[in-house]
Amino acid sequence: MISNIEEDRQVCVSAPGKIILFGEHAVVLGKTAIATSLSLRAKIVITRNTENKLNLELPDLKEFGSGSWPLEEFRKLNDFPKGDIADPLKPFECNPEFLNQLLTFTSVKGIATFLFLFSAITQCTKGFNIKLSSDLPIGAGLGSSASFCVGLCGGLLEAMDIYACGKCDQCKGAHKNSDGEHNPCTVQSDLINLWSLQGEKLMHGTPSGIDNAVSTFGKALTFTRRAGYKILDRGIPPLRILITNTRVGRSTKILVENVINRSQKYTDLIDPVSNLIDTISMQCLACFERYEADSNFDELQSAMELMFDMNQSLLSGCYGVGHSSIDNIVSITKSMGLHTKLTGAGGGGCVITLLKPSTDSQQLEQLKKALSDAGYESWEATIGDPGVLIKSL
Ligand SMILES: Nc1ncnc2c1ncn2[C@@H]1O[C@H](COP(=O)(O)OP(=O)(O)OP(=O)(O)O)[C@@H](O)[C@H]1O
Ligand SMILES: C[C@@](O)(CCO)CC(=O)[O-]
Ligand SMILES: [Mg+2]
Repeated sequence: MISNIEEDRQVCVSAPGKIILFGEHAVVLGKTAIATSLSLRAKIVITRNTENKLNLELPDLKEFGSGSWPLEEFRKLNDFPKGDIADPLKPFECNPEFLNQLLTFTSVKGIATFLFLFSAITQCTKGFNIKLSSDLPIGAGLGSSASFCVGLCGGLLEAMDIYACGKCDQCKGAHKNSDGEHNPCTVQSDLINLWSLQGEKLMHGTPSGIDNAVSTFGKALTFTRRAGYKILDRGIPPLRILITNTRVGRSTKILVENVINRSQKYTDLIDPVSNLIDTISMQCLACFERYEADSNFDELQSAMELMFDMNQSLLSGCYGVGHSSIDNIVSITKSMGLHTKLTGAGGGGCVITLLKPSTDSQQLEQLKKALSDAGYESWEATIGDPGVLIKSL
């Protein structure tokens, strides 16, 4: 049998979730935030089909499962992106009319986002089978939406052979890891990041861009809306973090909107809060630098614990993105001498607890049991993982 190389090609991409150490919500209002990637990843597998169809599997969305559409269905939509505005090397915003037309195929925002990114990047010129699943809890503050978008955009650009760098050696896979995967070069990563931000805009309305940046570039970074991302080349000190899922669902979009509304209505009250959160993020960076110089972990730990408490109080008491389940976890961990804050949008979702270097396995098990008895799931995080990883077979 003669094999058609392009038809047989399989593109596998993964992109990490994240935790935000300090600065969630304040970052939407222009302040500094610090985030690091997680070892939990969204995974995308893309193969070609010759039926000119989009076959989509989303096994994590039980109510959807899978779907199949002839590409013609999208191409014939009035506002399908074409012509000059539709250059896949120049990420563009989804036209609201086109979004409305996509929403006639699905009422789920996440799937409409998928359909926009698919239409914009591939122009619906080739049939693809796409499966997208995730290790991350969905809608729980660990950046499931951003890793979904980053993995998808990275995969579609690769499957369509669209490279902002003209396909440099790194993007050809010159430096693969032991699993045969490679990180795209910075120029291609920037393209993936910008496309993913367009996806996040559909999911969230006004994302700062921090979630897609940390999912694209991995490791740890600081972010402001004005200056964008800055990767912390030396990563972050070896902090031990326990993630606990409240299992309380919430919407990032609504929480972000509420904080923006509060900041517009009560500017004089909220501005100083946002400035203080900015100071916390900057102090955290100063603490990391001091630790690099003096290796005094006790000093670092004490400062981080204070800043966890302060940031949590401001998020809950001033921005109003707390939840009784979060308060409960704060108090369970406090009874064991540990400090906890929400991460991501809050309102439920996941929280992070700073473990101590001295927290031994028995204490950790005791803590996890107390949390589990209260109905929460927790696990120690592995942070600083690589950003988007691509494997083309
Ligand atoms: N594996 C997946 N399969 C299908 N849809 C997904 C998947 N992962 C994420 N999504 C989409 O992302 C949405 C959740 O995004 P949302 O921003 O509310 O939460 P999050 O990204 O997990 O948390 P945060 O933004 O606070 O970090 C889901 O409703 C769904 O549309
Ligand atoms: C709440 C928020 O700050 C982080 C969500 O992970 C929103 C954003 O930055 O886009
Ligand atoms: Mg999100």
